[in-house]
Amino acid sequence: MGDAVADAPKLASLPIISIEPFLHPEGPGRLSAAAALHAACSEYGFFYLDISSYVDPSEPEELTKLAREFFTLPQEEKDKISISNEDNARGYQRLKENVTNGKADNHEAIDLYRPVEQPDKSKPLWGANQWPAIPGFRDRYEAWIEKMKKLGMIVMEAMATGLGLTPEEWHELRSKVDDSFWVMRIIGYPPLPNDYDGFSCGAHRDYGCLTFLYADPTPGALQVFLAQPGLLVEKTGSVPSEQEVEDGGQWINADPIRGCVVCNIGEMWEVWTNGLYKSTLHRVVHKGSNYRVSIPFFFEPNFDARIEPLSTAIQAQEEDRALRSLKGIRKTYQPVVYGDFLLRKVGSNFDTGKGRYDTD
Ligand SMILES: N=C(N)NCCCC[C@H](N)C(=O)O
Ligand SMILES: O=C(O)CCC(=O)C(=O)O
Ligand SMILES: [Fe+2]
Repeated sequence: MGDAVADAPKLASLPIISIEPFLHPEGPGRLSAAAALHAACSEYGFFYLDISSYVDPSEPEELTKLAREFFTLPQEEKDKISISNEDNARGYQRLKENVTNGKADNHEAIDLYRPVEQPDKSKPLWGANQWPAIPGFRDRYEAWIEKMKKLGMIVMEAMATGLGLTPEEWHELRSKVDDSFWVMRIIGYPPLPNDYDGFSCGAHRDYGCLTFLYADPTPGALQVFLAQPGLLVEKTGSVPSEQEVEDGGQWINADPIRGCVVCNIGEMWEVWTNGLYKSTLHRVVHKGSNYRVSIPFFFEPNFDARIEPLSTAIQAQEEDRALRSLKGIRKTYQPVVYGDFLLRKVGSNFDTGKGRYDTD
């Protein structure tokens, strides 16, 4: 059933955009690159970002080596940094502990979040990060986090250019993300058993602004859902049924390209653009025989940021009703405080029906 979808022919592949023109102020090629970014965000919500002029490709490869070192430790060693020591979000989660759409995901992971000034593990998301005791692990990953935070701001500004925001609007937008409540996951995927009732990571949309995914070279694992234009409806916060999925488009593979990260739009960008930029559904189906490692970095808004449609986006849609129907936009998105949205999302990540995590 689901396999008919998974095995659909690969008709499309995602665009590749280089970060290079955005690394130098007023660099040549900026405007055409911003236009390409705009097209990628409105057509796919996913693209490859070539960052080879920004970081050496060997750097994230080192990170996956460290991750493998951790994941091959005995279970009791890994459990020493269990999320249950902290706020039930920061730290290590066992295989199948994370849940998507009510089904256990066949992955294990370490989740890290922006540190808070006064950690309080009795408050959801407000605990302290936990790091493996592997030499060099924390330093290397912290260096990566710094680079990804800066990259987040660079891409945000490039997107503001691509959208045609005024300098005042960019200034306002910038103030929503200048203290990003970033998230990083270090994920380990054993092969998915044939009869498994679920996925390596079930279909979902990312929550915030921008995801920069570095993954080891394993092909055929990450799949992106490309809808027929105009067919996706009422998306934020809900996952379409299999039927909607099958009516609307197809799953394509987003295999890793060396020197690139896979970049996708989170739900907050969809709100800012009132649905013009899609937060695209994706999932992981890792059936290969190796142990796959991926490291998504989520560049997110500030915890307290109020996110609402930008007036440039609303105006463009008022002036061009055809654009609305072409993009399947049937509503005005409601404002949301990012931290509230995140708490609801993370609350359901470990929702085994036992009510262990209560955000109300
Ligand atoms: N911070 C982000 N975006 N994490 C994405 C995790 C997606 C899987 C999760 N179990 C879920 O159901 O959302
Ligand atoms: O491992 C991957 O390729 C994607 C993981 C992902 O989508 C996520 O953690 O949000
Ligand atoms: Fe994701």
